[in-house]
This record gives sequence, structure tokens and C-alpha cells, in this order.
Amino acid sequence: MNDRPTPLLRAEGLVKTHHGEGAPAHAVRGVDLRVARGEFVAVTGPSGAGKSTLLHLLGGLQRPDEGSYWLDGERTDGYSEARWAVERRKRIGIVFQFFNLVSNLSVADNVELPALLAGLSPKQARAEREELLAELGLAGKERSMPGELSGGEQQRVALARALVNRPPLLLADEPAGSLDSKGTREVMRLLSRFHGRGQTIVLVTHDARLASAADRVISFFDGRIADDAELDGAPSRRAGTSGVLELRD
Ligand SMILES: Nc1ncnc2c1ncn2[C@@H]1O[C@H](COP(=O)(O)OP(=O)(O)OP(=O)(O)O)[C@@H](O)[C@H]1O
Repeated sequence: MNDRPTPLLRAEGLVKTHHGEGAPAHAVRGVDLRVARGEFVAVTGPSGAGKSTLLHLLGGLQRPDEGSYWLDGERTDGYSEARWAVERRKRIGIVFQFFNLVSNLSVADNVELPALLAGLSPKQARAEREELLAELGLAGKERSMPGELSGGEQQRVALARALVNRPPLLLADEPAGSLDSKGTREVMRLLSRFHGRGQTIVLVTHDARLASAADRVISFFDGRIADDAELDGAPSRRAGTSGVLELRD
């Protein structure tokens, strides 16, 4: 019997080709990947290597042409769009380079919306939002609109929105890509803090400094994993799993 714990993510033979205007882009050419609960994995590599496409496959935002993907032991191959939307709400928080906040909703509403959609009562959603915004140094900004905030603040709101349903998995696609060095350090600090409490994170980044916050770095090249390495000190960094924000799953 295999008594290894079920990985939170398991991908086998993922292939994705984009058919745009020019020649087909073979973005992901056969990826096998396992990510255990509590791991913080950075995916790095040159522009066009296929990193974002891989992240989109892991978040169910795009479908593979070939291969299979299991989320927490459950095969996702047959999931409809609607099913993926439900699964994402419960299990996957996603942050993007350009935050993707709803510009005509306040900070509070941006963060509460996914909690309400997931079925929390307005009171519970408000409590979760208040806790996360305080945690992320945004108390007092609830009534602000996204356009009134700095890039770093908007990314923190996006992080709060991604984590409001306490998903076991956080996917981050160049989360500091449009931030200055102060904003980058802030994102790094926050990702490390959530990881220290047991949050599983898959981070796509060009930024070697940001990748150094992870405990495992995957180098992606030409649609394939070229290298997959644990960083020194990873086990100790991965040790803490308790904290104010208990993960609910
Ligand atoms: N929706 C799309 N339609 C057509 N081609 C696409 C699409 N998305 C990505 N591609 C192509 O697929 C390849 C991989 O793109 P992808 O964005 O996944 O790479 P990346 O490593 O994330 O790059 P970057 O670091 O520049 O964001 C590229 O050749 C890109 O042009």
C-alpha cells in the first residue's frame, strides 16, 4: 500500500496549446507535478515559457488538451465551468498581477463578495472581511474604492479577497509584477506569513527575490519543468501550521 498523503495538487501529463492568430503556441508540453499541503512553490522561467498557462490550468481557468489534474485527490477532468467556479470559491484563491478588483465596488464589498457567493451570511462575511483587512493593514480603508488605493494596497485587498473563504490553495501570478520594491517586499512578507500558517501557495514570478520566499522552486522552460528544487532550510520554514488564521477546509 502507498501510504504517502494525498497531494493537494496532482497533475499528470498536462498539455495546453493556444490557438491564436499566428502559429499555435505550445505553452505547456507535458507537465507532471505534485504539490503537498503546506508547500510554497515558486514557478520561475523566461517570458513565454508557459508559467501563466500552467497556473491557469491549476486554477481551472483553462482546460488542458491532454492530461489529468486532481485537486485534493479528486479528479477534475469532467468539471463543468459552473463546477469549477464553485470549486474555486471553496478551494482556490487567485491573485493576479493587475489585482482585478471590481472597480465600482468598495474595498469591503470586493472582499465580502466571494464569501457571500460561497454561502456565508452577511454577518459572517463581514467578520471575515474585518479580520483579514486588519491582518493586512487595511483597517480604515473599507469604504475606499480600489482606484483610491496605491498598487500595494490594491494587491493586499486582492489577497484578502483571495483568502476570505480560507481556500487550501493560493495561486499567485506575478503578484508583485506591477509593484515597486516596497510593494514587492510587502507581498513577499505576506506570502511568507500565510505560508507559515500552513497556506499552500503556488507562485508564478520572474522575480528571483520573490521566489526565494518559497521552499521549492520549479524552473519552467519551453512548456516543461526543467528543474524542481527544494530551497535550503525549507523543512523548518514549512513547520508552523498554527496561527490566528486557521485554514478551514
Ligand atoms: N490566450 C492565448 N492565446 C494565444 N496564445 C497564448 C495565450 N496565452 C498564452 N499564449 C502563448 O503561450 C505561450 C506561453 O504563454 P504564458 O503566458 O503561459 O507564458 P509565461 O511564462 O507566463 O510568460 P510571461 O512570463 O511573459 O507572462 C506564449 O507563447 C504566449 O504567447
